[in-house]
Amino acid sequence: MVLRGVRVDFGAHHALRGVDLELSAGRVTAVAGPNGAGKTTLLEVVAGTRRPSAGTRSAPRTVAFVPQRAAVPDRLPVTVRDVVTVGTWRRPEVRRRQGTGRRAAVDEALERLDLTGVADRPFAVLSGGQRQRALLAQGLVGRADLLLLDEPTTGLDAASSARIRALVANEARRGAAVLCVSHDPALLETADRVVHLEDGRVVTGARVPTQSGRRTAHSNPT
Ligand SMILES: Nc1ncnc2c1ncn2[C@@H]1O[C@H](COP(=O)(O)OP(=O)(O)OP(=O)(O)O)[C@@H](O)[C@H]1O
Repeated sequence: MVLRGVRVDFGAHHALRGVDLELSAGRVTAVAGPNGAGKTTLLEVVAGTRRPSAGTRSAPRTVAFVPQRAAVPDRLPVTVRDVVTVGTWRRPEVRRRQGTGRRAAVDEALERLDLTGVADRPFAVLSGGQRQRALLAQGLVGRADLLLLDEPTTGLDAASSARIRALVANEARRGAAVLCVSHDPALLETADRVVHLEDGRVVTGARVPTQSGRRTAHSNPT
């Protein structure tokens, strides 16, 4: 996945001001930066859901985007299993696994996110942390080439956060390129590379917080 010279303008406001970014298969890239720096906007451009005002984007065939929250009306009768199954729709080889094969892929994703016990409950009645994990299961089930995560550990307890970090590393190990917006020091520490955004620009040499101290953005080789 490559972005070149990407700019996003909201009227007179420049949310991204000429961003270059390359994501490689098998690597986790984290995006850090203060509120309003343009992190979510960058994720949307990479996902292909927001067209840049200028610049170019090339992306692999399959992309999974896990937003921080999904608004599901309480009256919509969808179960946790339904939400996860949506993740198979755009992936032909998973979609073609009809019947037990497809169900097995969904069951496996539910299991990986510790959601088996609530699989048949309405999505709307889940806690915030459970919803977050259901959206992650939806993102993982299709085994996309590019996996995009917006603050995947925010609001989760320590055990759930550790599980998510392990899953993220595992997705890279199976060959996905992973891009992850996060303020979580533990997640930033386990990323292969940290890209620091400030005021719509990639800042090199910025200090990023880690659990064990501070390190320099881009300090890991790409
Ligand atoms: N749809 C929009 N219309 C107008 N301005 C927007 C829109 N979306 C984002 N912005 C502005 O663009 C800038 C970047 O927003 P963005 O949400 O990408 O930042 P962020 O780094 O993700 O912030 P946070 O950490 O608070 O989530 C902000 O100044 C924001 O107010």
